[in-house]
Amino acid sequence: MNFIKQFALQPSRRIAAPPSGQKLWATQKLGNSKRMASLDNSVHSAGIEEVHNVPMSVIKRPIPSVLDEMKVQSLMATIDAETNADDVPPVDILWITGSEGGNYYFSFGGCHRFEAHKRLNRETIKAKLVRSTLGDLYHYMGSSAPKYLA
Ligand SMILES: Nc1ncnc2c1ncn2[C@@H]1O[C@H](COP(=O)(O)OP(=O)(O)OP(=O)(O)O)[C@@H](O)[C@H]1O
Repeated sequence: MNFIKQFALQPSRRIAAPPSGQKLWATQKLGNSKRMASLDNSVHSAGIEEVHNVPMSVIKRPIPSVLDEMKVQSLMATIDAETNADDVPPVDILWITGSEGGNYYFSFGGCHRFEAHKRLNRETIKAKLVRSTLGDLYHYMGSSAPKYLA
């Protein structure tokens, strides 16, 4: 988590960035409107309220996305305009702590939101961190799942 903290940005661009040296791993509790938006989220993150700005660079996406180009373009426009922070809900990220304390962030869904952020050169993406295990990874990746994470 410390590694991640170095990269974290404020949850909204409307909020000024804190001076360097302060805790930067941004979290936010969902307000009522965000609770409504969270209905879009998967069953895995339904009970999670904290939303993090996770650096795109630390997220592993082992399964290639199948994309609808129009949807990516439309999401890019929405994200770029960002008239309402609730317009695009957070993606789910599986957060696994390795046996030696490393932190690993895997993402499988949210293909179009992730692609839109990537093309917009966004450094971070809003996400809910779902505490997960190697067994959960196996569920998504089968025998391609790592057997060990340090
Ligand atoms: N312009 C837009 N186009 C599509 N979805 C939008 C747009 N603006 C906001 N959204 C919201 O973004 C979310 C997109 O989630 P959705 O499950 O459709 O795609 P994804 O999770 O990014 O990709 P996939 O389901 O293929 O993994 C929805 O909650 C939708 O309401």
